Amino acid sequence: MNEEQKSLLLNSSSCFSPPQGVKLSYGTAGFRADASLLPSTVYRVGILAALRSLKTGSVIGVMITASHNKVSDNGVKIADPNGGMLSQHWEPFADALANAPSPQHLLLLINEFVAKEGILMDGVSQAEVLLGRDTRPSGSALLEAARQGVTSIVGAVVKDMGILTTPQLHWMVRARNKGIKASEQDYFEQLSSSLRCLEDLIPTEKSKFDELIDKVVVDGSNGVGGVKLKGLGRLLNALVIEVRNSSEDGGVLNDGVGADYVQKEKLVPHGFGSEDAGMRCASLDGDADRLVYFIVQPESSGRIDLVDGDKILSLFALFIREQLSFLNENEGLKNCYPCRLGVVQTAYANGASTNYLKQLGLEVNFTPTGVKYLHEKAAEFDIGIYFEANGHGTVLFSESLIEWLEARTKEISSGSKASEAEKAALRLLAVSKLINQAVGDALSGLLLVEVILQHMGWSIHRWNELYHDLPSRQLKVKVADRNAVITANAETVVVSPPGLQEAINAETGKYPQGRCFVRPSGTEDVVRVYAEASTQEAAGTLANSVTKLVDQFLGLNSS
Ligand SMILES: CC(=O)N[C@H]1[C@@H](OP(=O)(O)O)O[C@H](CO)[C@@H](O)[C@@H]1O
Ligand SMILES: [Mg+2]
Repeated sequence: MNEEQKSLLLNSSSCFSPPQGVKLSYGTAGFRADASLLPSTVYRVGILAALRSLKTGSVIGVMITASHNKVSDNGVKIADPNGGMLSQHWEPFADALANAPSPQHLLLLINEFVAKEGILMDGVSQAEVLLGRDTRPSGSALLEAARQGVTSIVGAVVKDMGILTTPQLHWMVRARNKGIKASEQDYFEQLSSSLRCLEDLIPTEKSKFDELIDKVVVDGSNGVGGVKLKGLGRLLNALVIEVRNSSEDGGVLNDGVGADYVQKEKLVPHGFGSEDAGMRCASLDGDADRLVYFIVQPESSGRIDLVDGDKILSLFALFIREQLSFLNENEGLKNCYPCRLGVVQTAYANGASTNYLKQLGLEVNFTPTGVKYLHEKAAEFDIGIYFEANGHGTVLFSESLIEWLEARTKEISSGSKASEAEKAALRLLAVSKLINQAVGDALSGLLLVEVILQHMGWSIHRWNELYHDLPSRQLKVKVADRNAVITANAETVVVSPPGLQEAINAETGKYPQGRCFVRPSGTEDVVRVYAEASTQEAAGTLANSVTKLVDQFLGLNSS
């Protein structure tokens, strides 16, 4: 590192002192904390992003958001060249940078890391970082901190993409690195044109919809997603989207609204009521990377029927499986593509959804919680569909399948009538363009759900009837040290402390259809307990008993 670079880093970092007595960690979703604690962290993530761009020779993204957390929080995460999450291999360096106590320590760390990773800091190599933020009031100051971090690396430039959903920023990073146009307008155009393609291919006997079925009412969580959805909605002709709780309505971000609230509380969000009973409703989270649907129960006390990520996954799996069968039926063995379709869930997936997917003959895989694990697993398939129950997920297509579909669909001459197999190939190609290939994206997910429902000629009720969720209960326990819980088998079995799993097994065995697991949260200082059983009461009792066991083994007084 030359002198110019050294003094640039020392000068700029002296303006961003790290908070005292706080240890920050790049968790499942980047750094998250009260926004007042974050300027130095965001500045340092700016440095990290510039180094990552130098290392990979690609455009990198920095997104400033705390998703579904309260409005006074904020956070920051990095989008890697393919638009996915930061390589796990760099996370320890992110932690070390964020916690370096002084500018001198920071410089030392950077020097060591740059040498270890063989990053060329010659002042000549170029780096580029795209910045995005959600609607939080702390966002613009933090974006400025990120800018200062990036530009404290000689040769690094920043492009401020403005207020975006998290998936938009990831999409833009991926598009830039593929040499595709990457503005918000380009994103909207890709989504709307691929949706139109799918709409044009809806079987004619199913394309009749009355006004009521045609409309979806969306809770925007008073965040960025609602505004963007309105923008996107203007480009759509066949689909009517009514947005409520958009950030323009004056409500508080994520307060009694949004996908996290709807999924966890199973209550109607603000702005919805009994007049919406039976309607097709959906909810986004604060940065629009999660999507759930729901039905307001008639004359209810605010209860809803939740149509969660597992059911979205099931709908997508059903549609894609149908298209693959059209392809194979009509192609004959000679031309058919040996397409491997896989679905990926976590232990939080409702057991009824897993049974349903297995009954469809699908390969169901499990990973630990956190979309980076699900995404990685899904990428092993030609078509990999992953969803967390909370509504984060997408459908990944392998490059080789896309190439095959492109070649296959090119042969279809415009005048002639396409065969069923050709239509199926066109549909799959359109899905690969519609659904975000970088991360889970509530906006593109919503459009895909909507068009599949039209394709099937299904109401939300029909969709919800695919299977019935087993009653479940989720609790959290504060313990002395949550990291004392070590799990295996995609977090379904506790291996330490010894004896805890046996005690959980003994308890679970008392309940018909009982299933229960515990794991340390990656985002909160708690151990989470999840229980399923044949009745709501039994699920609640099982979760309570296991919570007591966790407390006995690890409680605040046990260390
Ligand atoms: C049970 C649950 O919903 N866990 C969430 C939550 O992780 P925890 O590690 O459980 O705190 O936040 C993650 C990031 O948003 C999300 O990926 C995950 O699904
Ligand atoms: Mg989110």
